[in-house]
Amino acid sequence: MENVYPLLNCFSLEEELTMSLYCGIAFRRKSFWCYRLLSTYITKTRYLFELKEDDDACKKAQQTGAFYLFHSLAPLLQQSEHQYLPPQHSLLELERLLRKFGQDTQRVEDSVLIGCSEQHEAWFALDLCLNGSSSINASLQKPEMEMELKGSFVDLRKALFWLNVKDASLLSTAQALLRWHDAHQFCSRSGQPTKKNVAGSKRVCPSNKIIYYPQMAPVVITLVSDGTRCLLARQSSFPKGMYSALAGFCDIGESVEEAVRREVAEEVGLEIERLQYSASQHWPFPNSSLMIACHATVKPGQTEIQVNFRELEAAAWFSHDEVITALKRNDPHTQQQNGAFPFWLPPKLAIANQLIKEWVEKSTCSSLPA
Ligand SMILES: NC(=O)C1=CN([C@@H]2O[C@H](COP(=O)(O)OP(=O)(O)OC[C@H]3O[C@@H](n4cnc5c(N)ncnc54)[C@H](O)[C@@H]3O)[C@@H](O)[C@H]2O)C=CC1
Ligand SMILES: [Mg+2]
Repeated sequence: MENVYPLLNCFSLEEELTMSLYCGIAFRRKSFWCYRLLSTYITKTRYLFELKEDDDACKKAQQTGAFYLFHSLAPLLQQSEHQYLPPQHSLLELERLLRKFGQDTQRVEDSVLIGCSEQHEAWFALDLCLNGSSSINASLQKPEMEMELKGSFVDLRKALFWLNVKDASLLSTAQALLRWHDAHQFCSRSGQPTKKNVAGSKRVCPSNKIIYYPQMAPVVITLVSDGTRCLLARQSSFPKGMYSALAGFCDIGESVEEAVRREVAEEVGLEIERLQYSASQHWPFPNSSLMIACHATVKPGQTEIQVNFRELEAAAWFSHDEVITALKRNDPHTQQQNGAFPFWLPPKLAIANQLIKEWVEKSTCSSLPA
């Protein structure tokens, strides 16, 4: 049962309240007050908001918090049986490690708030080798650090395949925030060094008080269909044989709908007719993007692709069966006899994969006899 939360409406408390321990309803004479239980999620959200706004509260939370460690933006992972987990370190352990690695314990101030447990244990991330001061010897010490920490610092692109969804999301957010702070050390107006608040939810220029907030770049990703086929494309930077949905950064001032129309016209020379929002995803590569995924349809008969080779290496229509075969392929990197690489699709951690699966399901249902 969820904990009982503070009274929502501030009624006077002079009355003797008998509060049922279970449904949180208090009675007084004939009227009764209802304590709406604040869900765990809401209290967690409000707690994190308070830590972002109140430096003293955040400093206090560090005392009992847990720290996730990074080295040059690669998270520390430990293997336990068949899975990889990111270990947590207390403030005391972290200060001991910093001293052992010859770093100033003040480096704790470079940590960023990344979340909290349901019991309001705050979670922080710290990179042991990012900004100038620590990086020279810290990069040399990486093997010793891994020995001491009984783990390895793993490139996030690889780590995401090994982590569960919760840890993958937490470490992606942590890396994005650590990278943002490292890249925004100075005010773009005064040139003065900016100062991070304790939680790392903003940076402020002490001279002109400009506040800088961590940014994500909005990216639209669209699976275009003509009713029976879906359109997939590849860039030369993609792994051999891999095709994905069309994607593109929103231009300033553009709505999602306008960006989807423009990207499809720009990349494959088609005009979309209808568009439907699907889902969104934080994508940390190469920098922090907010992927906004949509399905779109083109007018039947207006399906001739004109590939923009400045942006794409190839684009084509794929049938339902071809896509189902590709989704099942688990050895995509093996070259075929003729030297070509088989057609394969992004892994399930990429929202492109979800869009494609949704299309397969939708076209399977629509092809079922009514
Ligand atoms: N999670 C997923 O399923 C997928 C994610 N993506 C991601 O979507 C992003 C956009 O895909 P692209 O086709 O490359 O975009 P795109 O089609 O907009 O082309 C990239 C070009 O956009 C311009 N651009 C505009 N704003 C930019 C910004 N804020 N940052 C970087 N470049 C900017 C640059 O000239 C760059 O060369 C990429 O970062 C890619 O990693 C792409 C496909 C699948
Ligand atoms: Mg693109």
